[in-house]
Amino acid sequence: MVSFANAKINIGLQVLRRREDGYHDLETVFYPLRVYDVLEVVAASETRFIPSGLPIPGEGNDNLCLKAYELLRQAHNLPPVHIYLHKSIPIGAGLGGGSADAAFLLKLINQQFALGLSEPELIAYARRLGADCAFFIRNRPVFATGIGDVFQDVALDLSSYHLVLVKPDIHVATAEAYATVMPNPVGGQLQAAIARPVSAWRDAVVNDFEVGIFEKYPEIARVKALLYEQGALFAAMSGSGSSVYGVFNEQVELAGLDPGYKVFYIDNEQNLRW
Ligand SMILES: C[C@](O)(CO)[C@H](O)COP(=O)(O)OP(=O)(O)OC[C@H]1O[C@@H](n2ccc(N)nc2=O)[C@H](O)[C@@H]1O
Ligand SMILES: Nc1ncnc2c1ncn2[C@@H]1O[C@H](COP(=O)(O)OP(=O)(O)OP(=O)(O)O)[C@@H](O)[C@H]1O
Repeated sequence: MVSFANAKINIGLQVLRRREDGYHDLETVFYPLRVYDVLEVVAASETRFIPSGLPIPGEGNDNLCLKAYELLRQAHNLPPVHIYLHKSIPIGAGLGGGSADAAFLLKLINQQFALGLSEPELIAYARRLGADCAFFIRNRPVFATGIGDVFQDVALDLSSYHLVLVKPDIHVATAEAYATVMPNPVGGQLQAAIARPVSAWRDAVVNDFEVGIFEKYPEIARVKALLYEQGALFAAMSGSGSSVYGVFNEQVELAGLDPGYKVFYIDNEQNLRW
């Protein structure tokens, strides 16, 4: 069985406070993005993880896919498996790619081996794998609080716009980004801001990671400025970066980017090009 694990973008992100456990409470809107990794699970005589596509830093044994499988194997009678992952979602990009793989693998195994797990049960497993993981079980636009794992649905549909995603040749580690951020306990603005037209988001929807990350990597700030210069209604860094997205009324072909940067275009008919 094959599954397509999509990325996410964060539309606005406010870091409210650092918690005793080292994690941070935040407010953000998660929006699924049609950029995909491909997963396949096949019963086998021994368990193996077989990646292809973009190289994944770290040991294969540390891959979140194996961790997700292992969680379910301990609780259910699963056979050994081969897990194939074709990686296309840029890494170190704030797109939640690893979290998406883990969450979609939980769903895939649940279906393929008829485990009968409910959505809340899958979310409980996902939470143990990473803060972003639970979102991908639901995988629809949500306003998120807690550490990014408590959800309220939001009526947000960007499908009539043209989306552009730029991944500079910079890897931002999530923990590094949280270490540079200055928490501000006054939240509560994002839900109202997101309800306004996209053209009004520029002054109202803020990603708190941008200050520290732009200071460290001015090139990422330049990408955001370039998206606005070329007609974006709204542009922002996603999550902890390094990727930056723009929302456009019209189809656009970005000019002036470093040739090493990856650009994904998703048009208003949901076609993906890169
Ligand atoms: C930046 C975001 O992508 C925004 O959606 C997420 O908050 C990151 O979530 P994630 O990658 O799933 O994070 P995890 O793998 O659980 O944690 C990685 C590291 O990020 C930091 N972390 C993560 C989430 C959170 N709410 N507070 C944190 O401080 C912690 O230092 C943690 O050790
Ligand atoms: N399946 C996987 N895909 C990508 N990275 C993985 C995976 N499994 C484990 N990792 C580890 O997680 C790190 C980054 O993961 P990921 O792509 O989720 O981060 P990100 O782009 O910073 O997204 P976010 O911050 O939104 O979670 C990688 O450097 C890698 O070591």
